This record gives sequence, C-alpha cells and structure tokens, in this order.
Amino acid sequence: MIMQPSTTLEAPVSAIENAEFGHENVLISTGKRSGLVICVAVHSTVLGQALGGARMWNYPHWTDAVADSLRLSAAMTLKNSAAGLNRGGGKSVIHIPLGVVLTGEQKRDAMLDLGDAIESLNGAYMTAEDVGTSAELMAVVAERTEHVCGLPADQGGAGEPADATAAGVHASILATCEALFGTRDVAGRHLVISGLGQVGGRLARSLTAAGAVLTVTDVNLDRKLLAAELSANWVDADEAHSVIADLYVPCGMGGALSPRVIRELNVSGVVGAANNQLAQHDGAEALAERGILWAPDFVVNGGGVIYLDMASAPDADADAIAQRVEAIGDTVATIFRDAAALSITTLDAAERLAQSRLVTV
Ligand SMILES: NC(=O)c1ccc[n+]([C@@H]2O[C@H](COP(=O)([O-])OP(=O)(O)OC[C@H]3O[C@@H](n4cnc5c(N)ncnc54)[C@H](O)[C@@H]3O)[C@@H](O)[C@H]2O)c1
Repeated sequence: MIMQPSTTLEAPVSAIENAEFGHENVLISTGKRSGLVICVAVHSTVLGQALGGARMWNYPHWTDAVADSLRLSAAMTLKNSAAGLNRGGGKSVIHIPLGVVLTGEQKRDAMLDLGDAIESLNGAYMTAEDVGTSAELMAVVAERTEHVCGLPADQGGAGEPADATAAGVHASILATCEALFGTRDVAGRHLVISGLGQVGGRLARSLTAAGAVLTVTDVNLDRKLLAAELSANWVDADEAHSVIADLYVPCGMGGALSPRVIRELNVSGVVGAANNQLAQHDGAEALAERGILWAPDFVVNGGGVIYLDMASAPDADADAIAQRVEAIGDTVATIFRDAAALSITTLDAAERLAQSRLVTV
C-alpha cells in the first residue's frame, strides 16, 4: 500500500536549521513502494565504508527524521573511530508520520525501499538494525543490497549485537570502578541500572554474577520478573537516578542525563549503554562540576558496532571479537586519564581521541 507523504509547503524546518551539517552525502527519497520518506545520511567515509543502523520511527515531520539522521550519522563517525574500526559514520532514518502504525507488509515495503536507496550509494554506507528495525527486517533489506549486516544467525548473519554491547558496558564499568575506587572488583558495589531491555537485562545478569548489589528499574513493569529472579531491588523509574549508590547505569532511551537528573544524582560515576545520554552538550561539564565521573556513551556502547563489523567479515574470529570488545574498558581508562591530565571533560577527551584517528588518515 502506498502511503501519502507527509510533505507540506508549511514544513517546519527548525529541526534541520539546528542540525550541524558537515556530511559527505545525504540521500532523501520517497520510497516507491512504501511512500515513506527515507533519509540515508553518510557523514564520513574517511576511515572506510560508513556503518550505522536503520531507524524506523514516528516523527512529527519528515524534516525531524532528516535532522535525526544528520545528528546520528555524525555520532556514528565518532563511535566507529573511538572503537578503532576502519569504518565511517552513517545512519538511515525512515519517517513514520505520528499516529501511523505500519503493518508487516508496509514494513517490508519500507525495507525494500531502504535497500534500493542504500544500493544507489555504491557501497558508501552499510546498514544494520536499530530502533524500530530488527535482524529479520535486515534480511528484507538484503533482498535489494549486499550493504547490510546483522541478519538473523539462522540466515547466515551476525544476529543480535546486544551480547557484545553488554560486554563492552561491563568492561567500561570495571574501568570506571578502577578509576574511582582503585579496584576492578564490583563485588559489593551498589549499581543502579535504569532500563532492563536487551542490553540492560544482560548487564544485570553479568553484574549479579560478579557480586554487585543492584537496584533496577524499567518503565516496562514486566521487567520486575527479572529483578525478582536476580534478587535486585526495584525502584520507580523516575526515582532511580537519585538512589544513593556507587554507579548509575543508564540503559534506556537517550537524554536520560537532563540538568535536573544531573543535579539529583547520588553516585560517584555514570556509565551505561544508552545512546545520547546527555540531554544537553554542557551536561559533561555539569557532571564534572559535581565530581561525578562520566564514561562517554559512544565509547562505552561501541561493542555492538565492533561485533557487527568483525562478525560480518568472512574470517570472523569469536575470540578476536571478544578481545576487541573487552578493550573498550582500556579506551575508557585512557579517556579518564586524558581528561584528568588536560583538565578537560571526559566528553572532550573522548571526542579528541575519536578525531585524532580521523585527521591522521
Ligand atoms: N542493542 C544494542 O546492541 C545497543 C548498541 C548500542 C547502543 N544501544 C543503546 O542502549 C540503549 C538500550 O538498548 P536496548 O537494545 O537494550 O534497547 P531495548 O529497547 O531492548 O531496552 C530499553 C529498555 O529501556 C526501558 N526504558 C525506556 N525508557 C525508560 C525510562 N525512562 N526509564 C527506565 N527504563 C526505560 C524500556 O522499557 C526497555 O526495557 C538504547 O539507548 C540503545 O540505543 C544499544
């Protein structure tokens, strides 16, 4: 079924006006099957083919989806560089108008349209699953282009990257504990995990196994079952950030670290999987001023892209992937040291590290 594009002459362009533009190529098209606006943003191929997920989400206007693709693709350049990958940054975003819920057939059409758009870029960009898409939907994209990874394992693909993401966050937590408390041992440490989904759930299990004391929350109350299974304390989602603990571990949606949340934190450090944790860029300064050590999200959660990149290579080696993911902890430790030595925020130190690879190529 062809959907009506949401384009109007009175399009609000503020989201685009506020976006920073330094992208190599941005393709905005209307899917010929789905009628949906599809934006494929290639921010940089300096380090290699751009890699970043495909997001299919409801936005008020198609320009909001384009603005999101511009922001997210630039973030992927930093993430892939900080992860040590020979990959550039890109992202694709499919705009679903507010209030519209796609049928299975419409999702399939959107994925075929996305595949055509990606194929037209001649290998500049490779996609993978992200919010609103899945390994199964990536198999549909693969009907139209080879530039897609993370297909279901039973179809010969790399599958779900959440194990690797959680392992990278776990390694980052150990590095943060070492920087703060002089030991990587989390036994007896009190950690608060907000968001018990694919990554947060796995992390809750690995941290429990390592002897950590957990307080957990999720807006999905079904996750109380996991809390009970792990004998973790449960707290309401809007109170989790103010619990007195050693570390706060945001694993839900972006923007969790708002100015109010930063003011109300009662922890020594923040390290978690969630993307775009800082609601405002100056949140890094606000955290530093409060003496809270923040491990930058785009470094901490790089395990997923490391996995997708390495596991989709023909000579994929599980041990080598695990070592690279584990090394995220070393990168986090380097960022903490650089930030302290140069009296800059951990965000600035992480961005410098990522940029240093981009300028030396
Ligand atoms: N899955 C990956 O491999 C991966 C890789 C890199 C980054 N990330 C990021 O990590 C975060 C978690 O990813 P995921 O794959 O586990 O997602 P998910 O959707 O499986 O889990 C997110 C969980 O957070 C909960 N949640 C949402 N809003 C919340 C709130 N305000 N308070 C508490 N809980 C809330 C949801 O109910 C859900 O259970 C996301 O920000 C994602 O972008 C994930």
